[in-house]
Amino acid sequence: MNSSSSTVPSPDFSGLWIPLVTPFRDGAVDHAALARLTAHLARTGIRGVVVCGSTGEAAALSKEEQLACLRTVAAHAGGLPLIMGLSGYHLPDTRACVQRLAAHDVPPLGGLLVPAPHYVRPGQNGLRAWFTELADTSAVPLVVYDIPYRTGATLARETLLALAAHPNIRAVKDCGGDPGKTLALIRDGRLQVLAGEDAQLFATVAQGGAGAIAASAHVHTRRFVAVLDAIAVGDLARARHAWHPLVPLIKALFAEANPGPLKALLAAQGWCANELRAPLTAASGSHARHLRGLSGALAAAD
Ligand SMILES: O=C(O)C1=N[C@H](C(=O)O)C[C@H](O)C1
Repeated sequence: MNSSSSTVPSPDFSGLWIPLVTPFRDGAVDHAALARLTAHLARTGIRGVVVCGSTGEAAALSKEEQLACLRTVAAHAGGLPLIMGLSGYHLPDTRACVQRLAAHDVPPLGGLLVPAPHYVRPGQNGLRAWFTELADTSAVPLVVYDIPYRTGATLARETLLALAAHPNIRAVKDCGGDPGKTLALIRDGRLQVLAGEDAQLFATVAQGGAGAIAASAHVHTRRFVAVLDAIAVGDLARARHAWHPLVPLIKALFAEANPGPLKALLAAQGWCANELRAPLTAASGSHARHLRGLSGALAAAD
């Protein structure tokens, strides 16, 4: 891929994407649980899945474990497109990972979800060079993951707009916390803007965003899909009716470090063990009870 080419067809990142949790059991990745959860979610009307995002505890997985997760998900996603998360702060190593993900023994990907390099806090020129180098290297389009509160690096509006000119950068997962930047990107129209903060899903998509990558949509998934579908056809009353009851649950799912609360709820529903890898920890017992109550009430209303 070369940034001077302009003939790359635009892939479609619209709709609801689930950034999958990585189930663990006794310290190891529980591939049987991952397969079952993937197959279940693939039948709910979602657009696709993200493997090894923040919700997938990618930072606690070895590279081989990450590839093994990708293979399990690919085998059970029913042909849905897959996005692979890829973070780093060492450019040659990260570029090598991008190349590895294009190898013939890796399942085909629809895109790569790439945050700014963490810890280093480069300036805007450095951030621009980072994404340009990786987009030049990648065989599949990049979704820029704008999440300053995790990386320590803020992508300025101008930087994102400059990156939008790259033919292999096609979407942004917006956790930027700046409504003005979100709207500027939507109005610019070159990048598909995906809500990355679950609580912002309605506002982003109602303003013209393309969709969402939302961890909370592991549960009550069809209701999330219904929100996006109703907004897409301009039926705001139906969209609000589906959305409003989700808001307290979304808030509770992020009241402790993600994916602790989510895994507690998925465990209560029998999808996986309530196990995280250090330094993340399981949600507190009282919070897990609170989540079960919220989800139960929502299920009764579904
Ligand atoms: O893994 C993801 O992708 C997501 N991560 C966010 C986070 O935990 O910071 C939340 C969002 O729902 C999806």
